[in-house]
Amino acid sequence: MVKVTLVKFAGYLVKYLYNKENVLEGKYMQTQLSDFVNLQTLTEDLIIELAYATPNNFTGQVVYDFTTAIARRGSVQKLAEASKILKKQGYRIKVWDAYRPVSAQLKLFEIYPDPTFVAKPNPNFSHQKGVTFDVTLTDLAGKELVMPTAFDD
Ligand SMILES: C[C@@H](N)C(=O)N[C@H](C)C(=O)O
Repeated sequence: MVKVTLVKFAGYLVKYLYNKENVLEGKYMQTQLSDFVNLQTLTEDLIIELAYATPNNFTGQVVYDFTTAIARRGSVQKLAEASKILKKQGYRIKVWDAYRPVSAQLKLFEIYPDPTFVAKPNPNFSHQKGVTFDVTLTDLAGKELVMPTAFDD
């Protein structure tokens, strides 16, 4: 009985110290920032043109049926920061893809089952987790800059 209680107490102590350290180091920040937000609520300068919401992508098909770009708050804040810096230099960011549901990823992977180009369906990864963007740059009027390849080439 005493042994069990002591083990339990040790468990609580380890948990307490672990949590205390994480709070002090700000590691819980990510959890607080993990909610999803609309990209355009954090910056109006972004141009949103979700390619997989149209047939104008490498599949030739509509992959999902929404046109609002969302992602995790922390990632959107970083994108907004980059957008601010680029605007001062005369550029805007055009977003071709942000959060992508696992069902959409499954569709992409079925069409192109090459994990070096399309990630395997996994809610904890990249677009499916809401922490990745497919982007290009435009001038301030919204004209795309010439890039070495087109989207997804
Ligand atoms: C398909 C391409 N736009 C892409 O997003 N690839 C990465 C690897 C992904 O599927 O997460």
